[in-house]
Amino acid sequence: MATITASSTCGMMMKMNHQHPLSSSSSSRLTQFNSFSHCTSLYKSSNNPKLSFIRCQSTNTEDKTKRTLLDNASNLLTNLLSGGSLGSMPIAEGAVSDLFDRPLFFSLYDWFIEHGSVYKLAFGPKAFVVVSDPLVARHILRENAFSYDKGVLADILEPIMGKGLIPADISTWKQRRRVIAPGFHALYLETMVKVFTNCSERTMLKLENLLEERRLTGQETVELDLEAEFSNLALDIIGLGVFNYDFGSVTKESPVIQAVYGTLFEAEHRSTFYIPYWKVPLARWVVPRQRKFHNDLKVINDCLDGLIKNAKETREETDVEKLQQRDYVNLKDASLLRFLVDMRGADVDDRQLRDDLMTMLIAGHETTAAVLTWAIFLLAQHPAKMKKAQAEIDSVLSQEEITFESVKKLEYLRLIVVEVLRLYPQPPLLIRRSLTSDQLPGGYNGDKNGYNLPAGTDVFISVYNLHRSPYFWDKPDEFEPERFLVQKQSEVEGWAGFDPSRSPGALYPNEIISDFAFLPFGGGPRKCVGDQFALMESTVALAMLLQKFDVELRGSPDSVELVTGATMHTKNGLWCKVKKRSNVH
Ligand code: HEM
Repeated sequence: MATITASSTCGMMMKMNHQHPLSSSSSSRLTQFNSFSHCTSLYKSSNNPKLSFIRCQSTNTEDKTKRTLLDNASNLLTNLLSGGSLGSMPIAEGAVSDLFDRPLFFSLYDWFIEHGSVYKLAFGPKAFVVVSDPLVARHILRENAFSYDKGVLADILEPIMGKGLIPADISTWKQRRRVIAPGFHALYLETMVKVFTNCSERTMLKLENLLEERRLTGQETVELDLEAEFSNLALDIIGLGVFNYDFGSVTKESPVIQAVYGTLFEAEHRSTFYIPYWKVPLARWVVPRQRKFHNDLKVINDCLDGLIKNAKETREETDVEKLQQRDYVNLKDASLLRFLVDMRGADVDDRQLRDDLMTMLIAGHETTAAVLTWAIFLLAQHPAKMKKAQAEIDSVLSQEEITFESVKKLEYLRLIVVEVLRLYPQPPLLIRRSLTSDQLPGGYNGDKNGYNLPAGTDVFISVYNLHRSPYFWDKPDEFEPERFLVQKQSEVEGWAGFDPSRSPGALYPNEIISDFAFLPFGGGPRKCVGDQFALMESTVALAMLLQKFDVELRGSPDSVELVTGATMHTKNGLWCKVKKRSNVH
């Protein structure tokens, strides 16, 4: 099997990876936990040989001289263990010594350009197949979806999410998805718009109060870390939407909030750590961060158990159709937990319910906070687009409250949200493991005969590569929300092109419209169950912020350091200057 060499060509990405000058003053909650746990360099740590931090060595001549014995042994081991079984698939070799420079997916991009849409990444004793092509992604996610499970991701998340939808094995997933998906029905989503508005209002009030304090000292702007604010906002929304619990994190601290952030931090850490040391016997008692993690988990579990008990004690069992037609406007508790507990025939033990709630808490929090963060990061660099969005907000909302209908009218803002997800997909990689052998299509410029994939192969679908593919997007690295308004004919055999008429009335350009070239919420049966929820939540929060305030970055964009685990976020927060819009009523 031929080994193809790789070189590092992704300069465009590197420029984001500068040290933030304001690092010591960050109030980002994840950063705080970072230091609490004495893991100050999680994302760059040299003792952190984990997935998202696997750095891939360029194997050009110059770099080969830098390879250590360990690297060579590592690649030899990979080739011994999996060599030959992937047929004609190109190979990129990873190197242990090159683990610690920049997030994995930047290297995966370089190798995509070098080796093509499907290649094997040989790294230590493991080999991963990296997919960056819509046709191959469509095959794995939709056409042959049940031949894959979540593999490495499930191993990592199971201790936190148990048998929740994200890590669940296929048979548990089938049962739970059938019950959970109907919970996101139209009336629920309409009611949630009110929750999004109320929670966002608290954030806006906080900003107004801070600005008022500033005005007393003669200043017009306030400087703050908007990533931390978005994180609080997203936590409050997900708590109310999923289990009718008001964390109130925009305005206060509490042991439960601390525990949630601790657990989120650990989930993030585990998703970036290759060796599951937490499975080592006694680790949970001996390793301090594991002790803290189990304490945090207990605090949240006690809280969730209390909410589940309460919901069960007040259960009003009824059919799904009736549940979906309840009087949501006047319902005190419109949460998903209420829906799941009241659903006839969906009896389930408390453990499964807890796993479902925990999964949605984690899945729905960091992702949305990240979208809002990168939206402001990009808009602040494109003032004309920010003004265009503000003009739309002014004309659609005027003095009225935001409703489901107005979110539909905020088309430009919704396109901004999805364009942000194109450039900063959350998560940047979808992880799968083949349960049986499979025949992958070759993809663009790949082997016409496709590639044989043995059972048990770990696969990364690089959404990041798909979304920035020069073969499927014009000016792929530019922030251009308007791009989604243009139909695109396909010049690639087997790809249907970009055509909004394939999904009439869709709230966003989805995987059907783009024929799997754009996967903001995944695709196929395991697609995000909260896509509409998340899209509307992000639109409402941005609308309310931009309606009242103008935002600028405090430093240069290059000073915002991007780090990644399960989601892409900043290392030290998104420090911004916020001021009241002058022409606002
Ligand atoms: C902007 C915000 C969000 C983004 C970008 C996002 C993205 C995704 C993606 C890409 C997947 C597919 C993962 C895979 O195929 O491996 C997924 C799955 C999932 N998401 Fe989201 N998500 C967001 C918000 C939410 C929210 C708000 C909720 C719940 C209220 C949620 C719940 C879930 C669940 C339960 C799954 C697993 C679905 C399954 O396997 O059946 N997500 N999400």
